Amino acid sequence: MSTARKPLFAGNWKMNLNHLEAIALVQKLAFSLTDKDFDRADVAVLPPFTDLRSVQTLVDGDKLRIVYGAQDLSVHDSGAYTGEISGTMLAKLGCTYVLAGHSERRQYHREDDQVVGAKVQAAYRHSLTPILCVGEGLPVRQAGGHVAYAVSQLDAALNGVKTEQARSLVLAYEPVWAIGTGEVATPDDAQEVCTALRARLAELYDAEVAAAVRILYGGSVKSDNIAGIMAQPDVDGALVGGASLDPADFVKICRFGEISG
Ligand SMILES: O=C(CO)COP(=O)(O)O
Repeated sequence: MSTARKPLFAGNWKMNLNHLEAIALVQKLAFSLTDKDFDRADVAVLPPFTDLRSVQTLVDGDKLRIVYGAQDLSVHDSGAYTGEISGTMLAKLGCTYVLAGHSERRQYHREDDQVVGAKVQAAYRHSLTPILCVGEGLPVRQAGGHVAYAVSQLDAALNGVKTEQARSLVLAYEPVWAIGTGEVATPDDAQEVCTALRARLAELYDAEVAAAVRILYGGSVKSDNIAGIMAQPDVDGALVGGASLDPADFVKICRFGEISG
């Protein structure tokens, strides 16, 4: 973690929790997290689409410092695209963030780099901050191609993204072999790729963008492994899956693994 960038912890709930369960979880987070915690790190939840209005009502009504976002968006802004959700709608629901390029979307929905790039553009069109996910599968890691692979995904997704847009970007390095497996990357593994991604940002844009962009790590993050990951200079937080469904563990993660706030 660098003191120049405020850490961000985002909970990707994936396809879990209905809108009533979402209210309960956000209320538990709000009850536990203090102003000191929020001064030290940004905390976001990324619920299923069906929960967003309920989360918005709670966050706005109780003036919570928790922010939220969506797990996906359409490349289109409106029209005959059955089942899709546009960035316009997400912006109206008060979303701050939207994921683009999550490996589960790339795998199950065959989203290639071109689609991911179009979703990044759609996010910016609607003043949403994209959390761009990159990361290699196990064969690529075993062959030693993981850094080049993540950088190539970054290059493809940022094609056409302007400097002033890139400044607000969030990246998430999520090695596919660590997602949902309990096989968390070592802090050195995370740092190796995150520093390479930051260096590429400097080449694509400039040193200011590279210094500003927050790069998260995701893949089996838990409260007992976050401290070592956050100690890395180019890691600025975490994109948390399973552990974000456990409010007590997610609170500890947001405190970098410390027990008390
Ligand atoms: O995919 C992830 C977050 O987007 C990581 O999921 P887990 O934390 O469950 O490994």
